[in-house]
Amino acid sequence: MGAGKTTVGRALAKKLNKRFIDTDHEIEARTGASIPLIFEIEGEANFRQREADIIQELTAQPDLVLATGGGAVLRPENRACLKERGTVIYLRASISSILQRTSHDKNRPLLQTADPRGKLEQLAREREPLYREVADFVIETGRPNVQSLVNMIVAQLSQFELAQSAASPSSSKPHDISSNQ
Ligand SMILES: Nc1ncnc2c1ncn2[C@@H]1O[C@H](COP(=O)(O)OP(=O)(O)O)[C@@H](O)[C@H]1O
Ligand SMILES: O=C(O)C1=C[C@@H](OP(=O)(O)O)[C@@H](O)[C@H](O)C1
Ligand SMILES: [Mg+2]
Repeated sequence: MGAGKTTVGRALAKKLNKRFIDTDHEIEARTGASIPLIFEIEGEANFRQREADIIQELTAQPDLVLATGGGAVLRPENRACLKERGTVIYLRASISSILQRTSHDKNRPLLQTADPRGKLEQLAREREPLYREVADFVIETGRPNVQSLVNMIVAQLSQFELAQSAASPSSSKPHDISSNQ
């Protein structure tokens, strides 16, 4: 949460001339309810099912930059869809940056607690290994602005794809993102 997936993902899609979809926005559009309201009415477990259904559906589409919610890595089936069908970028942020970026935002139900730092530390302990497991590469988001991050990702994607095609020239993932630069 607050690492910049939605913001950087949208800017990356623009740069790559791809469609952009954010799974949270898609869930909100389909249900007509905000993420906090879905958590309140249905609970987190039902939200996770909606999230998994959408990830399953959207990772089957080509030419897409997909931003997930930060908890999408929790389900093994989500990790499998993301890893097998796409190139996964882990946008990493320190707890302090996340706190700064999310402090005035009431849109993240898991952080509406008396101790958001403690909650973020707990989530990081649980999730960091899962982010590492699913990521093709990691981008540290602490200092660079959004446009610099987009440029860093485009550079990493080119390197990554070159390395992949050198390793196995005939096999490429169906929905790899490629730079149009
Ligand atoms: N690299 C960055 N530097 C400064 N602020 C950022 C950066 N990336 C995102 N933000 C800001 O942080 C907040 C959270 O970003 P968001 O894209 O919603 O993160 P996520 O989707 O990972 O939760 C937004 O207000 C956004 O403008
Ligand atoms: O980390 C999480 O469990 C969540 C992250 C949120 O998305 P962002 O990571 O885009 O804030 C959103 O899906 C929901 O509030 C749950
Ligand atoms: Mg987001």
